[in-house]
Amino acid sequence: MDTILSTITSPADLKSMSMVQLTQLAEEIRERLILGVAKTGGHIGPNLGVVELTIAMHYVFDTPTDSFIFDVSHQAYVHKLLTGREHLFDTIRQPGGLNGFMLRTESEHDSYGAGHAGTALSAALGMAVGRDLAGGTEHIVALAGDAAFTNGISFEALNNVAAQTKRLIIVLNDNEWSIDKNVGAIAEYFHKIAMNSTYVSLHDAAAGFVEKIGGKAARHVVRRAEEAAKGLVGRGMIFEEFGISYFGPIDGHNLPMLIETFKFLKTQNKPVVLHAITQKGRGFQPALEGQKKFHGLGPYHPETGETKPAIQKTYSEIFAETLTKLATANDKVVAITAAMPNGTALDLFRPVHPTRYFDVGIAEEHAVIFAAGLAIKGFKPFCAIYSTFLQRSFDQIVHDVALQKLPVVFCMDRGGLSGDDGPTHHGLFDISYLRGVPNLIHMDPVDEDELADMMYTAMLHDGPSAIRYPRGTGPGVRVKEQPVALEIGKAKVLKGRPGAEVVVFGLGAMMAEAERFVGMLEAGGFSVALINPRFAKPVDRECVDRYGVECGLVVTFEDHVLAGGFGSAVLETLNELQIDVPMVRVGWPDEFIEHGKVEALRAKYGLTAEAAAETCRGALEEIVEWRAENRRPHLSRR
Ligand SMILES: Cc1ncc(C[n+]2csc(CCOP(=O)(O)OP(=O)(O)O)c2C)c(N)n1
Ligand SMILES: CC(=O)[C@@H](O)[C@H](O)COP(=O)(O)O
Ligand SMILES: [Mg+2]
Repeated sequence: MDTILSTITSPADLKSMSMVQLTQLAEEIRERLILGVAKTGGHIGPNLGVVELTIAMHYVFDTPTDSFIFDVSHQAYVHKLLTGREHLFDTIRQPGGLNGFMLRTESEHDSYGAGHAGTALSAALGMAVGRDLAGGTEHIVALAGDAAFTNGISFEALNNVAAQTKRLIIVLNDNEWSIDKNVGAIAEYFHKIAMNSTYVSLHDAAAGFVEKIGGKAARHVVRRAEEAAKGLVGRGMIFEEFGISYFGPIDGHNLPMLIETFKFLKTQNKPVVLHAITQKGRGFQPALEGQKKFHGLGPYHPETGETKPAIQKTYSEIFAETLTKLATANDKVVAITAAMPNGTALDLFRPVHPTRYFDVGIAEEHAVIFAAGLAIKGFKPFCAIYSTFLQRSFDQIVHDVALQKLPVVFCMDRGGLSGDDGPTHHGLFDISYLRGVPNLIHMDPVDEDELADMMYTAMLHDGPSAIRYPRGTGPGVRVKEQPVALEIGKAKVLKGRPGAEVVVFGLGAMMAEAERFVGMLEAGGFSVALINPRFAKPVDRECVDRYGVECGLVVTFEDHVLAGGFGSAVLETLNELQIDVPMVRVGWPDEFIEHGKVEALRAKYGLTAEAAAETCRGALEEIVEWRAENRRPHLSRR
């Protein structure tokens, strides 16, 4: 039997539907989400929580004329299903398929792309002011989760709304969850409002009216309920203080109530915020019982929610276990996460050292300055923030940590291609954005054991340091019981001697590919040196000199953009040493890399031994000529 959902090719199709049909549609969407994401993996929990909200928004407003801006936009799957992409839904986060976030190039209904939190209100305000300047009348609606309000940018936007526009609709989607439970005073504040029984009962009464009589009278009741409830709470609503009229809290799953309220809000000639209480994972028991796990995950069993058991520890787990041990031995070690205890695996650290664990919310800029403060007081903060999210804190790293030479350790998980999340989450820029910062050292381990050594080295180092490591598992190397301190800036020569015809540097996760490349060269009769740089800063200048001056070709491999990456650092070093030698850098090009599977993307963009061999062909032929003329690679120093 045809489902209602399968008949929807645009949100306009909703307008003629009855409440019975819309309610049926909500059920169909939930089933479609659960079954579809069971196969593809993705953010099932957040999307199950916004089914009615998204249906009501598309029923009342008219995208793409009106604009929806979702914070992070990981909860935009329902929006995608209702905007002509239902037939593509099984491709979400798959190579060549739908992106897991809103993407302007994917649909005219995706008015603003995202992936990072805290952006919706600022973008929506910018669009509202742009509309006003152009004399437009369209509606701008920002949907942001409760954890988005733990982010400073959200408050920078709130501070400007009332002064800059008369018409902006904010939907606070309050499910009390970030990825983990939401944290901080704002979470407590929302909780108090949502749990205030007076609010809830007033709203149940109002909802009853809406269902019976609907229309203006109902809206009047809703408004009166708000006034009464507000009086009862006796606390100025934080939004009202910002000049934004607060409505709610209302049941974010009550379709008639939501539709009536949105119809009312769109008539308001003032900035408004609707506080909707929702359930993350609603309609799927495993997700309701495991909101943290089902925030975002790989494929799962569509009934039991079971997922494939992990067969190997991830880098994140090695990081957390190592940090736990370091903190047990050193009571100055503290751990900081910005709302990612699960992803960084710091939820393994927390139960062992609860007083030295800090989840600051989605507040990376604050996290870094907070770490600087802790360091001033003699502590050794390990700031675990994904490479991509740490991009937000560049100024804090420079101004608050490096300039003051404070011993903060930046543990950049997802350093490298992040895979299914795509360009908003690939950690491909951290060498570029950190290498120029004085006082800071930058490390990149080739395996789990070296990650532990680097963490130990960072702990002993009296200055700022950064360690990047990839998403997921490594080569599965056993971690020593007692990590060892590495010599700062010292590379590790794995094979070959000075005078080798080709010198290959394999940084971090790309060491495996570099080893394959070395194997191909040796099979072709070339003498090769293979070096693990360990440090992108400082580069091991003495090693580059010793191996570079007599070789015929230098090749670097890195899971990072070429521009300003590790290969660039080697190139600069060769230049400083006045060594003229052909060089090939293997890394990501100067473009945003789409979502997809890591191996496939590396093959597509040439981060493979085969592609490197092809690029090196000319230089390798020249080496063969030298050899035939019995000429050693000339001393290349100018
Ligand atoms: C700058 C930044 N930091 C961290 C994240 C990781 N992240 C993605 S969604 C999320 C939680 C969002 O919670 P909320 O806004 O309440 O939405 P919900 O998932 O509850 O619907 C976090 C921390 C991110 N996307 N961007
Ligand atoms: C939407 C968001 O930013 C997070 O949920 C992110 O997708 C987590 O990434 P990992 O799956 O790599 O932890
Ligand atoms: Mg939430």
